[in-house]
Amino acid sequence: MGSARTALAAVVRKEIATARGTARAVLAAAESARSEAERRRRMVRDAYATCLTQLADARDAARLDILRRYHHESATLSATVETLAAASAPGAAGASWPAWGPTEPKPGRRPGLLRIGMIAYDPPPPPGQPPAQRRALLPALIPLLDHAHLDLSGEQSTVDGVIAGLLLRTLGSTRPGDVRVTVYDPEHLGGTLAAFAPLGSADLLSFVGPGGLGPMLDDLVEQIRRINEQVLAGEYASLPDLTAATAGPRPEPWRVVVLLGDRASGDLPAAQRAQLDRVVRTGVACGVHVVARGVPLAAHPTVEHIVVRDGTASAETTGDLPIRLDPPPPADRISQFCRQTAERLLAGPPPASFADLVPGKLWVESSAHGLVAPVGDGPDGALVDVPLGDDPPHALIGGPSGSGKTNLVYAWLGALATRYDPGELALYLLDFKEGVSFARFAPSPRDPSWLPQVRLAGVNVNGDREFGIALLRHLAGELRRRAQAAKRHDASKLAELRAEDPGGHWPRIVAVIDEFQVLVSGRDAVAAEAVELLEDLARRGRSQGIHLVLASQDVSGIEALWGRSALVAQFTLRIALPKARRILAETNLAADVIPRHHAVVNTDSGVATANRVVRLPDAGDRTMWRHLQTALWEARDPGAEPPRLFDGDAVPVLSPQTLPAVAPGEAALGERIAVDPAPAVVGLGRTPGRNLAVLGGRAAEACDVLAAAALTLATHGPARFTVVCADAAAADAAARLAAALPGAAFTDTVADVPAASDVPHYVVGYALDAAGPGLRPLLDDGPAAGVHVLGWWRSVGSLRESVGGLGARFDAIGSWVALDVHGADLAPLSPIPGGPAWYPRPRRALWFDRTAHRVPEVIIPYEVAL
Ligand SMILES: Nc1ncnc2c1ncn2[C@@H]1O[C@H](COP(=O)(O)OP(=O)(O)OP(=O)(O)O)[C@@H](O)[C@H]1O
Repeated sequence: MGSARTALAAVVRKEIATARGTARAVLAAAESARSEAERRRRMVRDAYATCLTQLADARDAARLDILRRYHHESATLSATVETLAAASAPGAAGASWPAWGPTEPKPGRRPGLLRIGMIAYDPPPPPGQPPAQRRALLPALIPLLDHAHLDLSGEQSTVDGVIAGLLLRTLGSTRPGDVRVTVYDPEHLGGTLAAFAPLGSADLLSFVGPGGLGPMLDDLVEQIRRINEQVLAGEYASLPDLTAATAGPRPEPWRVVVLLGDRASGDLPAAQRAQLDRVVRTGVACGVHVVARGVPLAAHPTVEHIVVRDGTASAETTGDLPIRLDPPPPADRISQFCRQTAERLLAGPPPASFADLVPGKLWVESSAHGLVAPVGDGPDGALVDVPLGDDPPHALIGGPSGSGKTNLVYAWLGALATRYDPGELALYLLDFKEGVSFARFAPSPRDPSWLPQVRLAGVNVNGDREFGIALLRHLAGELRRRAQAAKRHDASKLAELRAEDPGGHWPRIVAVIDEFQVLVSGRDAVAAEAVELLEDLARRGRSQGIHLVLASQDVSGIEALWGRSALVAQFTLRIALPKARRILAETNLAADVIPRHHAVVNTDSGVATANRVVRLPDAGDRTMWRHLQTALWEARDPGAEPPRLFDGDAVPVLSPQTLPAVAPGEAALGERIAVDPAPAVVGLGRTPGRNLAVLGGRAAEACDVLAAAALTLATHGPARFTVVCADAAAADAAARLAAALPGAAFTDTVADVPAASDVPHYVVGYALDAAGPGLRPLLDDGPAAGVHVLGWWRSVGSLRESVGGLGARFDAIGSWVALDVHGADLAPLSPIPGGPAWYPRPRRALWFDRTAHRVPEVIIPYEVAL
């Protein structure tokens, strides 16, 4: 039993041990499962935390990005709105009152919007920064001209301030005269807008009395009907394009009608209400606008309602945004502006500027059929074209001193030179006034540019009518050349010649001669030749494209002209400046009544029915011309020759290095007065009489003529020179010449000079008055034997002594140059009975060569630098 018990105990013990072992194992497994579960839980928790952080970061980044974009876009948007606002209400339409001033609208620009106040808004702060302390502002703009009627309601004095501001902005941003205002103010009889009263003096404002509303509305309805009818009749291009159609004054003004009523006093009588409704319905398209306070306007898409409350306002255009209204404009600013506007209007619009005469594109016109260019604008503001061509072919310009002839010519030249390139137009400009008005068109040391169409500019030629003759002769030569070409091509006018000879160079030529009366007055040979040349050019130049433009202070006294009615009749284009005499027809008094800086342009020989009054711009400004000329000069053909400058004050200077080219046996004396510069040359061949006498008391010039002659003779050899000086006063000049001539002998007498020579022998004699008896055989027999005298005598009398004394003939003197010797004294030497008409003047000489001249010729002696 004991053992059973023991065995049982052992079994139990064993089972207990087994159970304990099992339990321990289960516990261990459970423990490890728990720790695994805990590990996993930790992992999940960590992952969740990481995820949360990442999400928060991503959310923050996205928020920041959105904020940044929001800020950028709203900043861009407000900048765009600001730009748009500035563009919609430029200048006077949008400036604040302290900075306000009237502004001229750009030509053709349609009316924009008008500022009545500002709209405040909160700009978004940059990301990460606190909101801005101040609110941002944008102008509050509302429409009026060409867009809307305005119906304002609210506190009366504030509304009136808004209306005053709107009117001032409207008037200040349009041209004077473009807006007419009518005010109906029955309560205050116009007092509400009294500051605008000065406009009344220029008919830009009218106040309508208490009983005047009906007639005023009737009149507006009638105006609208008339404007619509004119549009239908085609008088205006279209509506509402009256502004855009023209850069000049608007053909119909805008009419702004201000109705200052009082809602409390009841509505309008039925008839007036009906008329007002008509105006509201139809007015905007015709430029008629109602601005009403206290008179409700009928509902219509063109009516803009503005409601004023406690200093702020709301308008349909600006939506719900509250408008902080501008204060009313200062009354003194309004009246000052209105006074100035009325004055400007009464004074008339400013004339076209010189820049207005310049076309948009340079050098695009053809002159084949004529030249057309404006010189100013007419009373309607449109440019007035002046034609030159087959008809009218030539122009006469007249006006007293200071009336603006030169200015007119500048304006015309500017308009022509910008339209026609040098292949189409060539200009020859000569001014007989004292001064240099055309010098600016030629190159100078200060400005190397020139006006590319100018072929010749003559200045300081008031003492030198010969320059005029030279020009006319040159043109006569060109006329002959053109006539021959026309004959060859069977053409009867320039347009035909150009068509037949497309490769030829046939520009129209315009020759302007200012103060041309200097050239044709008097009864001398110059005047006679000038009139003859002018007559020929005027008659035949028409068809050959050569046009004369003659200007004068007073043509009434030009005998040479009025005696030749056929000549005057060719000048069918007449331009009369204020107070010009005899430019227009006798019964045409227009020139007496036009104001300063105006001209009458008449293309029908001055007949009154052809008058066109032109306002001339100021065309003389040097800086403006310089810019224009530089632009044209840079556009020229790079090989183009500069124009010839006739400067009466310039003396041609010679030195041994700058001698003109001459043939052997030829002597150059000075410069001829011709369009193409050329030396005056005497040929000293082996024939009797080939001697040269220089006559007169002006020693320096006489010495220069001898030196120039001798130096040019010396350019070709072989030749021998003997310099003879019989007077100590000329010894210095004579010695310098002798030194400059290769191998020259220098002596004080002609006694030793042999009368024959195998090579040409030139005897250059200074002050030969006292040269003694040896001179006569030299003069008489020398030339045929190769010995030529080039001598200076102080007078014709002393020369006569040298050739044989009283009664002697001057056959030995084949050529002479007279300085300060009067024409009558030259009678024995001249083919002209009584002597040539010669009135000596400094640095001019009268030259005659028996073999080359019919009559003596004026030359400019060189100044010789030895
Ligand atoms: N349209 C104009 N606008 C402004 N100024 C002008 C106008 N026309 C002329 N002037 C000015 O008037 C002055 C005289 O003009 P201009 O020299 O053209 O007259 P003129 O008739 O040629 O005189 P004169 O015969 O004495 O030479 C100049 O100072 C010129 O600038």
